[in-house]
Amino acid sequence: MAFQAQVITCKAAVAWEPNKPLVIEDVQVAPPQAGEVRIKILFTALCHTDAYTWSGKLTSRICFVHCSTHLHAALLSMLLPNLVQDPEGLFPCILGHEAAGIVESIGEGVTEVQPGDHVIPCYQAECRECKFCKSGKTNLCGKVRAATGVGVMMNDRKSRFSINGTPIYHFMGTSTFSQYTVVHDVSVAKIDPKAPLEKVCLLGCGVPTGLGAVWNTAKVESGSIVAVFGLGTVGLAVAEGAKAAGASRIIGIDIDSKKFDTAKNFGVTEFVNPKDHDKPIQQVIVDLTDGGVDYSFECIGNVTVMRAALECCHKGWGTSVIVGVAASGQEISTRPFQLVTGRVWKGTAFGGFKSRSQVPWLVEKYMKKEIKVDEYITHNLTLGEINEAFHLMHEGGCLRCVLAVHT
Ligand SMILES: NC(=O)c1ccc[n+]([C@@H]2O[C@H](COP(=O)([O-])OP(=O)(O)OC[C@H]3O[C@@H](n4cnc5c(N)ncnc54)[C@H](O)[C@@H]3O)[C@@H](O)[C@H]2O)c1
Ligand SMILES: N[C@@H](CCC(=O)N[C@@H](CSCO)C(=O)NCC(=O)O)C(=O)O
Ligand SMILES: [Zn+2]
Ligand SMILES: [Zn+2]
Repeated sequence: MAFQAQVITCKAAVAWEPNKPLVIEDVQVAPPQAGEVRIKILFTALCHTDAYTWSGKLTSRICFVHCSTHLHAALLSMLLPNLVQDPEGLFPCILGHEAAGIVESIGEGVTEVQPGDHVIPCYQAECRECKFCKSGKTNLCGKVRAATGVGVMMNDRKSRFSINGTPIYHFMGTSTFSQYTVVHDVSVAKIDPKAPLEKVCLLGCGVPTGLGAVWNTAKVESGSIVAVFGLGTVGLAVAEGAKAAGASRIIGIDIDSKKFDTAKNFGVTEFVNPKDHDKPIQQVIVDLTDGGVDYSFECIGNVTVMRAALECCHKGWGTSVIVGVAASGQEISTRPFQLVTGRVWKGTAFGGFKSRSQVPWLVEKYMKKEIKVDEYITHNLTLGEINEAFHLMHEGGCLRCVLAVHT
């Protein structure tokens, strides 16, 4: 007879409301249904996107009570466009999307992982069957996206998390701020069991995003001049990727000059603090580079900086990649002339990496010391200290804080 998985009660950090401290709760995690995988999360890091969603100000709890979809939240965001809230941030929820763990149980029909496998949950799925996956043109997968955007699982459009019967939304299809989580099988990358989970958890988001923005999205060539706006984990990974691609100059731009010392170790060759200049930052960069950079990357989530990042690109060929996630309702703008005269504006999700296929490859590159991971980890705490970890994110000295989830 087939093994029947049971409900697991475990600790999770629940975001009951936007911007209110997370609460460590006893959460019931239902068994995985068909096509689902339950993972014991051992280590999770925090990404700026978790902080963005957590910071949402819209009273989405009202939406949770009054409607079963996030339609109200989306509608309100359209009507009140200056709100910060992530339109996909539904409360109460369990945040977290940069983690590593071990498969605890699998649902019917799951063939590619088994209990005991070491895995990284991937917020960007890869089903290899949908028109996105088959196109060969993108890493975005359509199979489960409609469900992960509204905090539920595909099978029954319900959550696998609850507290004494009250459902708690999933987040980004991963919800890693929990000792156990349930994800779709198309969102699980099986990795080398020898890889240290307390390190490679970072390969769930920020580091691949920066490397891939350079290698897959921009395809930076050797000798290029590159500008990186924002020297957090994502921006530093862009610098690391650009150095590996043979960029001749890597100009790091940040309003926090303390970032510059660290950035040297990731390949940044020159530093500019916009606060030190009266001229618009795009003009400063154009003047420094005989007309503009070949590639620029916005790794902040600030639409004004996105414009500057485009406009500091060289006429005729400069390409700017948007990596940062801007607040809900914000829009980018520039003179169309900037594009007419040959600049290209692009964006990237998870650095264009196909998650299930390429996260294991990134783990191997780390094991062979071909990419950095340890160097991005500045703090180690426990799940119980998660509010302190969020606090640290807003301090200049923190790149990634890794939480031990079962300590
Ligand atoms: N597209 C994706 O797939 C993807 C993946 C991961 C993260 N992100 C997004 O990328 C962004 C960066 O993430 P992170 O974790 O590195 O964040 P972070 O907060 O660690 O780093 C941001 C950096 O930008 C600097 N900064 C802030 N305002 C600035 C300004 N006006 N000019 C210059 N520098 C400024 C800060 O000092 C900081 O060093 C976030 O918006 C995050 O949500 C996107
Ligand atoms: N829910 C947000 C969108 C946020 C967003 O753009 N997410 C990035 C990943 S950030 C990881 O730290 C992404 O990959 N987006 C593509 C996707 O979600 O499929 C909003 O609605 O504004
Ligand atoms: Zn992230
Ligand atoms: Zn797909």
